[in-house]
Amino acid sequence: MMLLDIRNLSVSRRKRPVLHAVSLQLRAGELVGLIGPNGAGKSTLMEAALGLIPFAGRSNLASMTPEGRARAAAYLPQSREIAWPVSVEDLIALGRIPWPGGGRGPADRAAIDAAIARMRLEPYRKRTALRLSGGEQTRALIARALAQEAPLLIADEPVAGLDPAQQLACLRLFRSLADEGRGVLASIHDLGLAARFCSRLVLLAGGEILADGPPDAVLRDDLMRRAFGIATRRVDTPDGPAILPV
Ligand SMILES: Nc1ncnc2c1ncn2[C@@H]1O[C@H](COP(=O)(O)OP(=O)(O)OP(=O)(O)O)[C@@H](O)[C@H]1O
Repeated sequence: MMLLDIRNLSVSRRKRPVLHAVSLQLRAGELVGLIGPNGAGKSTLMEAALGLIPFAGRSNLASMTPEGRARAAAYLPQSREIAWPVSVEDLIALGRIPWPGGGRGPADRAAIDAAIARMRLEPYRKRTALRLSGGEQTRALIARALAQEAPLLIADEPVAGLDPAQQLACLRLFRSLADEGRGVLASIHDLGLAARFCSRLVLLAGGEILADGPPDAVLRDDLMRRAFGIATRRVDTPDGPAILPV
């Protein structure tokens, strides 16, 4: 099932072209890593796909009603701002707003508890979200997105600011979401983690998709050099490849 269908999407920000005719499809069961240099337009692509900023072209999500879209896709923005001093549990409950119980029904309770368990946030449940560390806040915001129980998760740099163990836990979780039949689009700067966990990588640079395919086909030397201006070394380990920028 197609969860994300972007066709010929172009975006200008403050009259500067950022994306040119980008097309991207994502199906249920895929964990797609969006990679590319700073300023390549990864966040812009996610925001436009969700209809949060103006664009030319087509996105299946942007043409939905706000409620329909919230049921179709959960979003973890790059900015981890938490606006109010709510408890972690209440923050996560906000993910249930699109559903009939609005956060208070039995199905909502189950979804909130499951999200707390999956992000291992039980000890933080009653704490004020604003008073958590940066990484803990990120985990709470990922839990909010999980509680939304949308078939598609769009996560902007979900592992930024997480410690190595939490980075692995987060990507393992995303992998299992995909294995359960959901779809995940996540921007990731760590190429090794992207290679190990993603079923597919999309390399964005210069406002265009330079490559889209299995990690090995995208993390080629020539493409890395073109996109990032660096060489990479690949070290194969029993747990998967490590990609070292050199
Ligand atoms: N609100 C904005 N107003 C104007 N220009 C913006 C705005 N947000 C981003 N841009 C510009 O759009 C381009 C793409 O930015 P974007 O945040 O999408 O890149 P990115 O690939 O997500 O980068 P990073 O890896 O640094 O997060 C950049 O040149 C940036 O300066």
